Amino acid sequence: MVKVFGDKVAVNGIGLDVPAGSCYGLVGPNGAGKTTTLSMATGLLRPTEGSVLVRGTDVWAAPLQAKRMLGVLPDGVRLFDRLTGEQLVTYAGLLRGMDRATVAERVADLMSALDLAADAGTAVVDYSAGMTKKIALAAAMIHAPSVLVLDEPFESVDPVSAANIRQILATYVHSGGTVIVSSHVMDLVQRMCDHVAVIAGGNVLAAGTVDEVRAGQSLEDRFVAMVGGRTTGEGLSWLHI
Ligand SMILES: Nc1ncnc2c1ncn2[C@@H]1O[C@H](COP(=O)(O)OP(=O)(O)OP(=O)(O)O)[C@@H](O)[C@H]1O
Repeated sequence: MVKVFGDKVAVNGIGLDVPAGSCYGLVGPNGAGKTTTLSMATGLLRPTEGSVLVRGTDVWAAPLQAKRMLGVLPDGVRLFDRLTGEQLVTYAGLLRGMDRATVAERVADLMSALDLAADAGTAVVDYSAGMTKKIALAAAMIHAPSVLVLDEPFESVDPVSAANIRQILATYVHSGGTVIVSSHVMDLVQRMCDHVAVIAGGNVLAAGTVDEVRAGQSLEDRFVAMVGGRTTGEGLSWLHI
């Protein structure tokens, strides 16, 4: 895929093959093109060039069919935040055409699994950043999609909730689901994902199994070596007390 905004090339020909049933990490420095790539892959942003297939269905040629298979947690998600958490996830389920009884059952399960049961009746506008992330994740999962695309799902999420989410995703992948997840937390990607792509400047620097990409090093060390850009902090002498 290619995405050009004016004269800015945000994605410069990224092609990824995500095996079904895998947990695929997308890592890269700020501005690398991760969100742009995931937005194009999920039908939120039209590619300048290229196409996306979800289990053989073209996202842009047959959006309804493709989107039925997708659960998406977008970056900087905007929610109907005057609804309570419970109402919001219920709404997501009903939008997906699910019957009310199944929706009610799954909403209760999700709220409890994500440790939001006590806040089910609170308006989402009054949620913390981490709670908002978790309720958006619940809304992405309610229809049990076969592919989950999660843009920075662990941002602002506390360690216990992050461990719970990791467990939920591991079980989901074990049952045949596919997860594509972007994150800046290398340790988490290394532990959670079986595949990873490192992108920078709109290009793929490396892609494959996590073991192939990290090549005997930690993913974090490999990432820093590949991407470069470490600075020494020189030039900030005015900051030294
Ligand atoms: N709507 C837009 N108009 C112009 N430029 C954009 C737009 N959206 C993204 N960009 C540019 O495209 C590049 C890639 O942005 P993107 O949000 O995909 O990066 P990212 O890898 O998700 O970064 P981060 O890790 O900081 O979230 C950046 O240089 C950004 O400024």
